[in-house]
Amino acid sequence: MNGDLRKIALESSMNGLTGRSLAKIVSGDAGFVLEDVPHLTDYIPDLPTYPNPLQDNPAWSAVKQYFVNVDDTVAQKIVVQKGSARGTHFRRAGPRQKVYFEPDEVHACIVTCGGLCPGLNTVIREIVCGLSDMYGVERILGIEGGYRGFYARNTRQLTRKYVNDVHKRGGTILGTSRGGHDTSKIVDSIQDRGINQVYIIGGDGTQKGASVIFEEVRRRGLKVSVVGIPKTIDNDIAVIDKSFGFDSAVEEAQRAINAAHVESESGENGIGVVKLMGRYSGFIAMHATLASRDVDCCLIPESPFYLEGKGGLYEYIEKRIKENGHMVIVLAEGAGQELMAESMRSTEMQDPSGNKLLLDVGMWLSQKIKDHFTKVRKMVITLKYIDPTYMIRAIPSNASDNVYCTLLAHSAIHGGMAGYTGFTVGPVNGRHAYIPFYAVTETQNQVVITDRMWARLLSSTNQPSFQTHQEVTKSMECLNCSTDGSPSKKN
Ligand SMILES: Nc1ncnc2c1ncn2[C@@H]1O[C@H](COP(=O)(O)OP(=O)(O)O)[C@@H](O)[C@H]1O
Ligand SMILES: O=P(O)(O)OC[C@H]1O[C@](O)(COP(=O)(O)O)[C@@H](O)[C@@H]1O
Ligand SMILES: [Mg+2]
Repeated sequence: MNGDLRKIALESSMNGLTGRSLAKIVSGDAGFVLEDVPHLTDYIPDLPTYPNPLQDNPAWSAVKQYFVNVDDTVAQKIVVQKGSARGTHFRRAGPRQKVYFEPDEVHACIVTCGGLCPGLNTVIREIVCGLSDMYGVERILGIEGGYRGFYARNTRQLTRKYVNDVHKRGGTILGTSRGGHDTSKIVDSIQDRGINQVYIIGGDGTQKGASVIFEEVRRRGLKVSVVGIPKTIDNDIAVIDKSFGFDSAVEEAQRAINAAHVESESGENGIGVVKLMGRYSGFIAMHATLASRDVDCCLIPESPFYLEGKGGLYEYIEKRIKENGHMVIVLAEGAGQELMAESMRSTEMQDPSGNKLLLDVGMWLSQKIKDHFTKVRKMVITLKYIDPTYMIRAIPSNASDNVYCTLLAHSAIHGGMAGYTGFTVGPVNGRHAYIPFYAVTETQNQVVITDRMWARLLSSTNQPSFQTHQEVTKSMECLNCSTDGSPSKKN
């Protein structure tokens, strides 16, 4: 860092401390704060460095400034006022002049964990090709079946040839799983196999797992870079602009919405209901609705709704049917969970990773609407319910996600080769950065219903907000704050 930057805290003692307590915070002038990421030299002094092989690479040597300045940082907040403090920054991603690994020395591995997401295979492909093309690395192992694959499944050698076409396929060629994270067995396996770069692709749960793997690696003093690549179709990962696969999902969701629209237009008092993914965040539903313009109502977890009475969903449906003859409802899978739990006896069930298993809001709501209109209102309605969630999740990534996945993979590789560790990569206000694990795991990204985007949605669908201004403000006060009272990052 610049000489005028003052390190105020490097790290706490390594005994039993995790996450933010190990933060590397650097402060500078005018309220500048760098939330830095760990480096191998933090705990292994005097590591030798080598010139970055990119400088002899014909493709790269023509780039005017192909090495990132070691002091470059990316601002978390870009809308500022004259007197604002400069605020939080992250280390800029990209190739460094010096690397901490020789090509022959690198033994990398890649693992995918959690739910599927379009683009997983592209990230795998680009890590393999990037390591090989840019850094001459040839020993790359694929860990099969998620975290437990480190100690309970087979591995496979990943070569350029092997991964050549995989970006055209959905899913993950390595397989994935939930649960099964046993830190010491995983690190034993890393150590036994002589792996020194670990690329971990997964969502918030996976990044928490990666963080504890990093801490154990550091405790053992191993020269192993632990690098996270954030994945989730729900787009709920904090700090980064957007997660890969999200655009593909929104695009694919249009097909289901179109089908619901066609069905609803063709039946008597037709109602099309489409359920989309989004456990805690309604980004897919919100963006798919805004993109389509055929949707009359979008329901998301962040905005509670009610059915009966004035301003309720039934009243709105009846109004829409009467004025337009048909309507389309899009809902995120996490919407209305509390409402449903009130009317059903539900038991709290979890998946093997500890995520709450949701009740099927699409089925439930469809039945409620049918019952209300046929039994109470004595109206004929034709309701068609479409659940395309797994069909959407299983597609290959679209063109723009493919490019995004390539950038993520390259940022990850450059960071690993430069000796950074214990970090996640991702774009922050359009520039790729290295972000400490705790920053992406301590909060989740959610739709802010007091932001302009939700207002745009409400004005495009004309649906009721289901809440008074006071209620919205109050619920956002709770939602926007992490446990330390700092606002969580929203899109
Ligand atoms: N707090 C945690 N600590 C360690 N590992 C975790 C933690 N939460 C989840 N994991 C592991 O991360 C993997 C993926 O988590 P999951 O929640 O299923 O998906 P995602 O990473 O997409 O959120 C699982 O193998 C799970 O055991
Ligand atoms: O059926 P599965 O595999 O448990 O996945 C369902 C969940 O996976 C998701 O698609 C994404 O979740 P993760 O990214 O946390 O894996 C959620 O939207 C959905 O609730
Ligand atoms: Mg998750």
